[in-house]
Amino acid sequence: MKIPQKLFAQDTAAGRELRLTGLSAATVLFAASAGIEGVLKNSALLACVPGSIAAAVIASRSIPAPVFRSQPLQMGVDVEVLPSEGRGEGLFALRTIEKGSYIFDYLGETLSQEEIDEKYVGVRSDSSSTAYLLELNGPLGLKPTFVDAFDPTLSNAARFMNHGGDASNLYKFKQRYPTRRLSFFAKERIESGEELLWNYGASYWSNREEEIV
Ligand SMILES: C[S@@+](CC[C@H](N)C(=O)[O-])C[C@H]1O[C@@H](n2cnc3c(N)ncnc32)[C@H](O)[C@@H]1O
Repeated sequence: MKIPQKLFAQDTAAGRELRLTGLSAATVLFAASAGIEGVLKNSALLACVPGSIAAAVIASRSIPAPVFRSQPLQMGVDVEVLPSEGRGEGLFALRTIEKGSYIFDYLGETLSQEEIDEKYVGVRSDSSSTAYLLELNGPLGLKPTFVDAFDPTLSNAARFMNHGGDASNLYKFKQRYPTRRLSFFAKERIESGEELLWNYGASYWSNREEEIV
């Protein structure tokens, strides 16, 4: 497989151009399969390169290659918050969102496991106050960290996205360069008026299963 020696890619967070040079095939294979960044930006970045291993990885996951854009969707322009039947409030599209579009990052307080334990001491795991916690850590056995979007003043529209199970139209991507973050992309074309949904996964619902609509 041919691996390009120079890659130019758009950094989704900062919007700056990133140049990666001199990547060996082994490095690309290792980084793309393990999702490691710092060496590379990430496997999604390489999806921009036709024929790259990351493109194959993404194709094998049946998710569209992300379309990089530096600007997150804006509340009141691209999305709005409305009641979502049986789910509290939810996030709805105000315009067509193309497949592969960058939606935004899930913003909130970044906390360690110890900080979570301290913050939510005595709080039940199915409490609504812990409903906005998402895991940020990677697959490498690093110390777990979480993003807590409970406080709206420290978060963004992402905190309103509900769980859609198999009918979800978004997917989450854990990015680790230049900072660790959780980014969302459109899995398919989303029409104006549709709710933006992603699959929270089984572990989120382990203590809340009866809530799911
Ligand atoms: C991150 S919040 C999503 C925004 C929330 N609906 C609100 O009004 O602030 C996650 C919580 O939303 C509710 N929720 C999300 N998806 C749901 C679903 N498919 N069925 C039932 N409740 C859901 C649950 O209470 C869950 O703990």
